[in-house]
Amino acid sequence: MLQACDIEFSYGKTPILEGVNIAVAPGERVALSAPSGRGKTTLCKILSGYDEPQKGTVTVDGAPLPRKGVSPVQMIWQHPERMLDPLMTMEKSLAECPCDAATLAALREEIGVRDEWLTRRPRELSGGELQRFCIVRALACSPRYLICDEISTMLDALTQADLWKRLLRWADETGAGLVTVTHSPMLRDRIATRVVEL
Ligand SMILES: Nc1ncnc2c1ncn2[C@@H]1O[C@H](COP(=O)(O)OP(=O)(O)OP(=O)(O)O)[C@@H](O)[C@H]1O
Repeated sequence: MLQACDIEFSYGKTPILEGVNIAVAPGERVALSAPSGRGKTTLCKILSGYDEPQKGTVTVDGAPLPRKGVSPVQMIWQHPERMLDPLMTMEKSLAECPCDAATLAALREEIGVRDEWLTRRPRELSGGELQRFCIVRALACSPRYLICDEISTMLDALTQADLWKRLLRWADETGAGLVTVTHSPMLRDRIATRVVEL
């Protein structure tokens, strides 16, 4: 169980999250819902350990998220181009993944990363192609929980559908829990088994 208890978070003196509690079971698909600016991305960053709350705890099966090493909670972001080194080929970016070559090849196949993209740098790929790499990098960490913050907002409907089909298949196969943020009610209805209002 991924659990955030009594979370408080402020940017400077501006409180963003106060007394937030959320629990996600393995295999569950939770959609976070709230108006713009309420703190969905902030909570995603806290759940995946990128930001520390000023108060409260985040645990997986009762254990705090590790400060070093590979975390059981991985996050995929809205802007994949910001998450990749612009000078590195995609092959080199993937080489940093903490898994063996066979697992990586299987994930590339599962998420639809084509071989001819591997020798390119981020500026030579589309947003959808880059997002597939970011997804593979996250899945290569064998996460038990995956946090998806508007990961398909910038994609056309067909690419969006294909990407989510693949991601949900992976989640079914692994039993991972998902937390997703989307402003699309249609996508939320398709993905979520539970909606949490923030
Ligand atoms: N680094 C930061 N420094 C100061 N304020 C910030 C910072 N990041 C976000 N904020 C503010 O915190 C609030 C919550 O932001 P957040 O991105 O978590 O909201 P959100 O619910 O995800 O919004 P949206 O749906 O528009 O993406 C916003 O008012 C935002 O301006």
